[in-house]
Amino acid sequence: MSSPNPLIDDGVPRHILSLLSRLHSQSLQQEAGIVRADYDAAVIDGNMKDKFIALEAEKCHFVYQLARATGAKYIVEAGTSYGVSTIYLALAVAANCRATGGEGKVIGTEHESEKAAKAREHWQECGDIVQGFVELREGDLRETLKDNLGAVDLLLLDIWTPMALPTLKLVQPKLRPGAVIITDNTIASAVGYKELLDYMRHPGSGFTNLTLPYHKGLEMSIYSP
Ligand SMILES: C[S@@+](CC[C@H](N)C(=O)[O-])C[C@H]1O[C@@H](n2cnc3c(N)ncnc32)[C@H](O)[C@@H]1O
Repeated sequence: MSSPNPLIDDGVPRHILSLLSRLHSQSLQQEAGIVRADYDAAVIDGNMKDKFIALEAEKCHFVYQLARATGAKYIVEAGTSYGVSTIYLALAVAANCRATGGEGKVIGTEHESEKAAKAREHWQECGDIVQGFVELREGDLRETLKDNLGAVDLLLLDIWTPMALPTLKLVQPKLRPGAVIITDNTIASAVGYKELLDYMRHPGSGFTNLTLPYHKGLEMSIYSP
């Protein structure tokens, strides 16, 4: 029996499921050719310019379920790349808005303009159910997230590790009590994330933290100041 997929259970249109399956395959294929040195700070931007490095499907399913369970309607995603995880987040926000009314959106962030353009194409292919729930902020997120943020229900940190703590500090004043922060690869990249993890795990930080046993780790933190 195949494993359950919350998107199928939620009636997500078939053309979006097919697109996601194709994009995840392309991402995994690319990642097979990436070596650890490609992630060095001095070369990462150049090496990853044309790479998806998408959040794995099983993690995306978890984040989708989490966003649905918490009724998240205002989500910040750092970063967006070709927009794969954004699709899941937008679908969850759309479903939450359908369920309880009101408005919602995902704020995506990407500083590579070619990636941003491709992400927009993918969302357009999905249609209004995704495109209508995404606002992409192009440029360095240290600038683009400075202003015009509402109360954030969920923050996805899927970004180069040195950028994670600056992003969190920028968004933290906008996190609503009980907001969820998801950080990818916190086991495999524990060294790179040291400052972020020290900050969130410090007693009195306002964050409660749990490392989920997904491939390379996935940190789920809750902000309860
Ligand atoms: C791991 S990828 C994101 C993958 C995406 N969440 C997905 O699942 O499809 C990280 C992305 O962050 C972008 N990025 C890195 N530093 C950034 C910055 N300072 N501002 C905006 N985007 C940045 C990179 O170009 C890259 O595309």
